[in-house]
Amino acid sequence: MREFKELRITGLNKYYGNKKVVDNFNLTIKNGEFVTLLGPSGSGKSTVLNCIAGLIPIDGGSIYIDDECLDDGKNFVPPEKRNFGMVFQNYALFPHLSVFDNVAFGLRLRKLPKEVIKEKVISALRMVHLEEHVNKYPRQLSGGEQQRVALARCIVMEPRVMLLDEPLSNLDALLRIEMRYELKALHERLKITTIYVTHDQQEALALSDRIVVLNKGKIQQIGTPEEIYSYPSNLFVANFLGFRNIWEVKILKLEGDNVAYIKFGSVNLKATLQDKYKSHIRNIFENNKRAYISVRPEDIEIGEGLENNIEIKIEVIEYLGHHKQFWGVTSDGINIEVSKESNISLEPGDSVKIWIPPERILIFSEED
Ligand SMILES: Nc1ncnc2c1ncn2[C@@H]1O[C@H](COP(=O)(O)OP(=O)(O)OP(=O)(O)O)[C@@H](O)[C@H]1O
Repeated sequence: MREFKELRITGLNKYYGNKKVVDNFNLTIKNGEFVTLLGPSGSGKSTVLNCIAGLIPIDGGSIYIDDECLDDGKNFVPPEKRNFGMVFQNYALFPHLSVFDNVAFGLRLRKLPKEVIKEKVISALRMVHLEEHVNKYPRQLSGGEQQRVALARCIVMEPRVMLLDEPLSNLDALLRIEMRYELKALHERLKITTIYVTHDQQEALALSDRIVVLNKGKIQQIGTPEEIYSYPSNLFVANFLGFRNIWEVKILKLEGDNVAYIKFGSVNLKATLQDKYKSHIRNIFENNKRAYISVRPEDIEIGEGLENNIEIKIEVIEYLGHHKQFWGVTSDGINIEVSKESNISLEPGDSVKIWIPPERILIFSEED
């Protein structure tokens, strides 16, 4: 495998007709990193991946591996010369070839000796736990097994970079989790630089060294799973990562540099500001920008707290196994979603006291 230090994507733009579907995408990926492009349908994830693969032409910017230019609009290395491996959602196996032959296909094109091919294919199949299926055909395999063949076919080529486009999305829920584990274990072992596309936040959090959140072709945030989950940089990322309660509010005053008082309907809330957001919130307050707060449903407590007490009337309850989702409304007509353990027994129509821990409130402006 040819070693490299980094894959650099700079100022990447892509248009379809007049529509800019990738807008100034900048990302440097270190050798061995697992980076996920996360975003809703249509946010441009696959387009970025296909540009990196060389499958579609770019309309600006450049893609380099160290000082080797793969694409800058003028110089172009075709996909088959990049030594990148791709795995898609639909597996794309050859139906008329056995598992062995599917995995051996690329190595045969490289005209490697028969024994070497056999050794590499068996070793790749072993890595994805399919060694006893070598002689089967894709139709005789489950979806998860077929996806493993696709992975084996990719890793057997010892690619410099693996590009995975929603590889688990055709699998059922249980298999997804199992394959997620397999993928992670495989990456731990082989450390192949990987770019993974998904719209599933759990998958992104579980697998990645870093996550790139995309919306409408623009990068919203780049960070480790912990950073993205705990310190979303705007409302979009917060919402995508599970902050369901988003309310427009007025910031009444700032106290010191780490407390904000907020008008929330007819009650005032206190928010303690985390370091990362302090200057940002001062900017919102001083420039009188439209402010929003956001709270995870699981961070809201039922009962009476020291501050931020609110009363809600429960409208709908969803039983979700290990937790229940409560949908309530305040006397000011503000909807609130609360997620708690299933043993809490409340009925629709009940009035219940809740409180929001001040350190669990994030504040954003509209333009973030
Ligand atoms: N060949 C094409 N011609 C025209 N528009 C396209 C083409 N391919 C993609 N688009 C548009 O580009 C935008 C980004 O699409 P892309 O497939 O990259 O998004 P995505 O985030 O991967 O979404 P999904 O998860 O649904 O695959 C979308 O608005 C899509 O409709």
